[in-house]
Amino acid sequence: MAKVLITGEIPSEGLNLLKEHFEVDVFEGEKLITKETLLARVKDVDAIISPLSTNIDKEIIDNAPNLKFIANYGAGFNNIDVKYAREKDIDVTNTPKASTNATADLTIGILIAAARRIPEGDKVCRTTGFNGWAPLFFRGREVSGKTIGIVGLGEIGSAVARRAKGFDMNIIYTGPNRKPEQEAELGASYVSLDDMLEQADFITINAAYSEQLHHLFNKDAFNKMKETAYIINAARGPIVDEQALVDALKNKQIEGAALDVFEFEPQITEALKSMDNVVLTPHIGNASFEARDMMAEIVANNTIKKLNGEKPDFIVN
Ligand SMILES: NC(=O)C1=CN([C@@H]2O[C@H](COP(=O)(O)OP(=O)(O)OC[C@H]3O[C@@H](n4cnc5c(N)ncnc54)[C@H](O)[C@@H]3O)[C@@H](O)[C@H]2O)C=CC1
Ligand SMILES: O=CC(=O)O
Repeated sequence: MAKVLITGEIPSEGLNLLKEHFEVDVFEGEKLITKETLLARVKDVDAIISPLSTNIDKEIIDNAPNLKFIANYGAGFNNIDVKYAREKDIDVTNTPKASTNATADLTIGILIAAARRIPEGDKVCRTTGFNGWAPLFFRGREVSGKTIGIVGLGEIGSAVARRAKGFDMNIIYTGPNRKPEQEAELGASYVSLDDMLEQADFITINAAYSEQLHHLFNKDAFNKMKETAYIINAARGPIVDEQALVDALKNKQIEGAALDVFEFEPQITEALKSMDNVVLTPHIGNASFEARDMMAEIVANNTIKKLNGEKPDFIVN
């Protein structure tokens, strides 16, 4: 019987399906699997199902001589050395589309939470209390009629744009190529990153990570943004230089930020935690029952396909 290692617990929708077909080893620790444990447990496996917080590098792959398949439980797959996996004839798949609605909802949710100061207001109600309604009290920014800049108009970026359209926002986007269909559907305009930095009231990052995007949002980028602008990141942490973000917020070069992902994840830059104009969520973009169940079904069905000699869906390498 083929052996499958799951490097962190997944919903039963996928797990039960896998158990019907394979000998399944699930890492059940509360913390993330360590490299040492991973190295030991991959030794005789045919497939690995890896939540995106598991790094699968060359060393792990080399320690698994029977490995034929890696099903990444995540839309992003920058945690896997996909190039080396290909050299070893190992297919790697991801779980696209399952996350789209959940992550777009969260992106817009934290954008509005920051702009209208919702977590800050919640904190006031639970701690100091307030003196009553007053014209100058707790003003934030409206989103209606404002310009949203989307970095990466893919599945999630487009779903963010659809939601933004519902708020009568002007949509601009940037990325490696123009997307004529989305432009027609959403009335979105393609701009350079510099134009976006100058024009946008809200910038949301929804791009697939590559080294090219490391610190795209750095000191220079924050310098070019409006003083009233907000940056939202629901893609991958290292796209934002967190120290530069802290400085830009302290120097009032931008007004606020909302982050679902972190440069040194799971660590969060300490200074961000004490800033009221920053909304923080613990990488929960696709943490809905619907998305996580669908992701579990995708990884299970793909593993069954691959180990039965069929071509799995969503190969990324
Ligand atoms: N916060 C969370 O929990 C979640 C985060 N994600 C992240 O969101 C990313 C996007 O997901 P999808 O929209 O489903 O993927 P997708 O593949 O549909 O879209 C990715 C987009 O990024 C764009 N892109 C690539 N390089 C770029 C660059 N240098 N500059 C600007 N844009 C660039 C591509 O053109 C594409 O439009 C994932 O790769 C993942 O890292 C995904 C799901 C949940
Ligand atoms: O960050 C989440 C993902 O699915 O990618």
